[in-house]
Amino acid sequence: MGLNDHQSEWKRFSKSFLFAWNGIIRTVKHERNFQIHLFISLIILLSGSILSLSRIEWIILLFLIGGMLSLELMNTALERAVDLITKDYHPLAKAAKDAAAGAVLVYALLSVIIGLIIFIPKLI
Ligand SMILES: Nc1ncnc2c1ncn2[C@@H]1O[C@H](COP(=O)(O)OP(=O)(O)OP(=O)(O)O)[C@@H](O)[C@H]1O
Repeated sequence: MGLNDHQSEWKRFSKSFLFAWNGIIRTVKHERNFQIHLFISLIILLSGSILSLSRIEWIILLFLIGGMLSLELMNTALERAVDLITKDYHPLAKAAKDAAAGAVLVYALLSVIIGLIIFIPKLI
C-alpha cells in the first residue's frame, strides 16, 4: 500500500466521520424527541457529578445515554427512510414507524428504572 493509498483511505475515513457528525447535528436541529433526550442526558450527567457516582455507576449511565441517543438516531433514520418511500398513509409505513418508536420506548423505560435504582439510594 503506497503513501497515496494511505492518504485516500484516511480521506475516506474522515469524510464518513464528517457525514456521521452532520447526521447527528441535523437530528439535534430538527428532531424534538432527540432534543428532549439530549436535555435529559445533560441533566443526568450533571446530577451524576453532583452525587459523586462510583466508576461502575458512571459506566452504566454512559451506556444508557449512548444507547438511548443512538437508538433515537436510528429511529429518525427509519422515519426518514419510510417518508422517502411513501408520503401517503400506508399500514406498513405505520407498522415500521410504530415498531421503531416501540424500540425507543422499551429502552427509555428500562433506562428510567435503572436510573432510579442508581439515583434513589443516593437521594435518601
Ligand atoms: N406514511 C404513513 N402511513 C401510515 N402511518 C403513518 C405514516 N407516517 C406516520 N404514520 C403514523 O402516524 C403516527 C404519528 O406519526 P407522526 O407523523 O407524528 O410522526 P413520525 O412521522 O413517526 O415522526 P416525525 O414527526 O418525527 O416525522 C404514528 O403512529 C406513525 O406510525
